[in-house]
Amino acid sequence: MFLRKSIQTLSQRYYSTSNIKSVGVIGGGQMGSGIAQVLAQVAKRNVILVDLNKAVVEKSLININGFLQKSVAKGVITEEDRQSTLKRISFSDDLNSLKNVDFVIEAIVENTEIKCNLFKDLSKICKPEAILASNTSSISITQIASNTNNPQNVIGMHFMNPVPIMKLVEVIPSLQTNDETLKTTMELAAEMNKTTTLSKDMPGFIANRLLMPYINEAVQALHEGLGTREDIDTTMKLGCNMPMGPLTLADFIGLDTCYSIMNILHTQLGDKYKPSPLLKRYVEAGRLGKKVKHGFYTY
Ligand SMILES: NC(=O)c1ccc[n+]([C@@H]2O[C@H](COP(=O)([O-])OP(=O)(O)OC[C@H]3O[C@@H](n4cnc5c(N)ncnc54)[C@H](O)[C@@H]3O)[C@@H](O)[C@H]2O)c1
Repeated sequence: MFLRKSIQTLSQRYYSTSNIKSVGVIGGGQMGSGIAQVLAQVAKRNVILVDLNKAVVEKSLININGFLQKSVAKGVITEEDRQSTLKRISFSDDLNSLKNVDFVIEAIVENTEIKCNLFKDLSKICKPEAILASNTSSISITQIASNTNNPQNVIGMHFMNPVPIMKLVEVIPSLQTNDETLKTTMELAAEMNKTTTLSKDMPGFIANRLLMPYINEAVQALHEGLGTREDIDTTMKLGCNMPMGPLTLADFIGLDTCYSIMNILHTQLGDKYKPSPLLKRYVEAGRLGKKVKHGFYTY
């Protein structure tokens, strides 16, 4: 509480994000595309979106444009807004294109080793003063930061899905993050029109420490035959006023991501968080949810 108050006071009195001119986003999947869009559309920043997979880079442009076109049709933004947003985003499959950016937001696959290796590379490529943020759902920011030369500039910036719609960003300072990095990150999130909460760097942070055991229990209930997928989802939707059922939500998040988060919770916090075997089977079958058009439901 005290930390948050002092951050607000300091940022109101001293800080401006005017030195953040360009932002690199890594990972052009569902989260990276949304983050790039909001940075360009709302925070009016120049963005370079990088994904190793060329097909994803192309798909990401189509997805962002599709979202913007729908917003124009609904009268939420103008055609000029759509065009100027797209002009601010460039796409690349080369990490070296991030050598001059001021801020990076990583949104690649939820895998500790792959993320740590990426941050090692970023530390060599980016300017030493660049802030390196991770959109990880559960991995230790302190561990990610320890792979860089400037761990004080590394922070967690956990967006919610879909990024253009969901209001929250969870901000996670590591043990090494300095005040300047924290203030800049909170400010940038505010310029993206997001509300921030602060979480300690513990597995799953606040959102997934609470959400994932709920989703996992729904998968386990399905596994045990407690009800059909529709029974489980409808019970929670109409009976508990959830905006969507837990199995639909799991499909929406991505079952590979849910499984990775449960594994982190399980390894670090104990057996209470053991992933359901059915969740593992769906991932093994490649039924990863809405992004591949097949999970608990077919899309
Ligand atoms: N899906 C959600 O609801 C959600 C919500 C909040 C946070 N997150 C987190 O955001 C991150 C991304 O999730 P997503 O749902 O967008 O996943 P996704 O599978 O849609 O996209 C991941 C992208 O990363 C790319 N990638 C993998 N390794 C790479 C590398 N080394 N360099 C560059 N690109 C690489 C892949 O090509 C893919 O396009 C994960 O850490 C996840 O935990 C997800």
